[in-house]
Amino acid sequence: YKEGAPPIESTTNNVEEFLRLSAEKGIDLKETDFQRLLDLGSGSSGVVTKVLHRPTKLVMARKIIHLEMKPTVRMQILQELRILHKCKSPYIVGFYGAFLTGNEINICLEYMDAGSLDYIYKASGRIPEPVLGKIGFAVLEGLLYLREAHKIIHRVEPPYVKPSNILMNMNGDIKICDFGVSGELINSMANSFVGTRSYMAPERLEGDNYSVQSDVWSLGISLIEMALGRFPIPPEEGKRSTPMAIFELLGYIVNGPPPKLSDPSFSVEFRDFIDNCMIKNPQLRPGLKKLLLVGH
Ligand SMILES: COC(=O)c1c[nH]c2ncccc12
Repeated sequence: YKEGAPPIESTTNNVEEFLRLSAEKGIDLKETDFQRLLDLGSGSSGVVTKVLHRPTKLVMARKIIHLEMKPTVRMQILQELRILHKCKSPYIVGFYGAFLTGNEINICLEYMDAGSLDYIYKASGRIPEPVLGKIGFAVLEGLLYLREAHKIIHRVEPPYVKPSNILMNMNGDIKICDFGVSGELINSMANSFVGTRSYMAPERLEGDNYSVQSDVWSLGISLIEMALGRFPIPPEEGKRSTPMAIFELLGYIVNGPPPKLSDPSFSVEFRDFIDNCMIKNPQLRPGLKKLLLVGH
């Protein structure tokens, strides 16, 4: 990376290229090497910015999480984030590395130049079925990879499958980010869970023990949201004068009928797929592998 070297072509093997070269040249990520380019949004767990990593001329997405934490917890979190270096899948957002600045954790991730799906569906109104099929497939493969290859199951809420955590680039690649890889990080952020909508499965809301099936519910409700262009609870019937309050919404998820995609403009296969994801009883809800077979 002598000054003036051409930027590495933005291909999906950016991360591999970066890691190979950074190991060769001993490049460590540090604050002063970054130039902020653009704010990409702030979710419930931190602010994400498009940045240029000057030494490598790579554009990255840097997520900053502000955490008041004891030094031991900070080191534990950084240690756990190292797992992300081993997460290599076409369906998982690439990880360049993480570093601390004061009370902040900086997580440097692959930049996805089409942004997150909540932004995309709100800009386009709704997402057509063929694209929703690709999204469902990519998320199931990503979750399966994390569980099989790294025994990562999302332990604590907030659920990681929701439109704002599914990203797309101009190649049409679809990848999930923000999965619960660092237990300490999740615990430290646990009370930072805010949000007016809940992608949590009913069994999780009732505090039942973790079921890997709850990601399937989150995927289903996310696909309905992107298909309709609106969060599917409460159902459309009867225009409400006031939006449903969060506790009412959580009660509805636990006690009410599961959301359904009944719009006939969607294929029977897709509507069956969604109905399977939205089975309330986690014991009866199909797992990732079964859904991947159904999906074909
Ligand atoms: C949490 O990670 C992110 O939000 C993102 C990771 N890469 C991105 N690229 C574009 C927009 C957001 C992101």
